Amino acid sequence: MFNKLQYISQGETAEKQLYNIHQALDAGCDWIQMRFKNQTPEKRFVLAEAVKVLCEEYLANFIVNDDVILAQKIGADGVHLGLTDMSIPGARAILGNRKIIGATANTFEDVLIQSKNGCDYIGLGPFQFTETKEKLSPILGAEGYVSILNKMKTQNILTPVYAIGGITLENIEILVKTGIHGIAVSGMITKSPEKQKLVQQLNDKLYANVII
Ligand SMILES: Cc1ncc(COP(=O)(O)OP(=O)(O)O)c(N)n1
Ligand SMILES: Cc1ncsc1CCOP(=O)(O)O
Ligand SMILES: [Mg+2]
Repeated sequence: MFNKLQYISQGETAEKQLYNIHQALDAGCDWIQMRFKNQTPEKRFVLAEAVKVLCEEYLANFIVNDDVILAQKIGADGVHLGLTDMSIPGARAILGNRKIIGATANTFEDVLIQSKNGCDYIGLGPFQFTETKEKLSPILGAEGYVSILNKMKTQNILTPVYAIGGITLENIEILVKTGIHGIAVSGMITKSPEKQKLVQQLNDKLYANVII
C-alpha cells in the first residue's frame, strides 16, 4: 500500500524546484510528485532527471505531474493525471501495470470513472481554498469527503483516496476521520521553516491508528 504523505513540488525555476524537493526529502518525505507547469519540455526533462537521481538516493517514490511521456522517458515510478490530462487507459498502455497512475476527482462521479479506468489512487479535492492551483474545482470541505467516501464504501470501491488542497497540520485529524488513505500537500511543507518536525507531526497523525 502507498505511503500516506505525498509532497507536490513547487518553484518558479528548475533550481528552486530541485531545492524544494531536496528539502522535502531531507525532512523525511518519501513520495514526491514533480509539478512544474508551463515550462519547456527540455527544462522539465532536465529537472525530472535530477529529481529521479535524488529520489533514488533517498529511496523515495517519484511521480510526474501530467506528463506520461516524460515519466516513461526517465523511468519515473508513475504519473498523476487530472480529468483533462491523458486518459488512464492511454497512460497504462504506455507505462504498463507496474507504474503508479494517480487520478484527480472532485465528485463521486469522477471517482467512479477514474477507479473503473484502473487508477492506483485518487487525489480528491480541493479540501479548501489554495493559492497553489489556479482554476480550482468546487471546495469539498470535510463534509464532501464524508459523503463521497461513504458512497465509495457502499459501492465497494477500494481505491485509496488522498485529500488535497489547502491542507494544514490542524486539518489532519478531521480528514483522517473521513476515511481518506492519505494526503497530498505542497504549500504546507514548502513554506514550513521546520520541515523535519512538520513531516514527523504529519506522519504521526496520519499513521496514528495504523496497527503494524
Ligand atoms: C495527488 C494529486 N491530486 C490531484 C492533483 C491535481 O491534478 P490536476 O487536476 O491535473 O491539476 P494539476 O496538478 O495538473 O494542476 C494532483 N496534481 N495531485
Ligand atoms: C495540485 C492541486 N490540485 C488541487 S489543489 C492542488 C494544490 C495543492 O497544493 P497545496 O497543498 O499548496 O494547497
Ligand atoms: Mg494535471
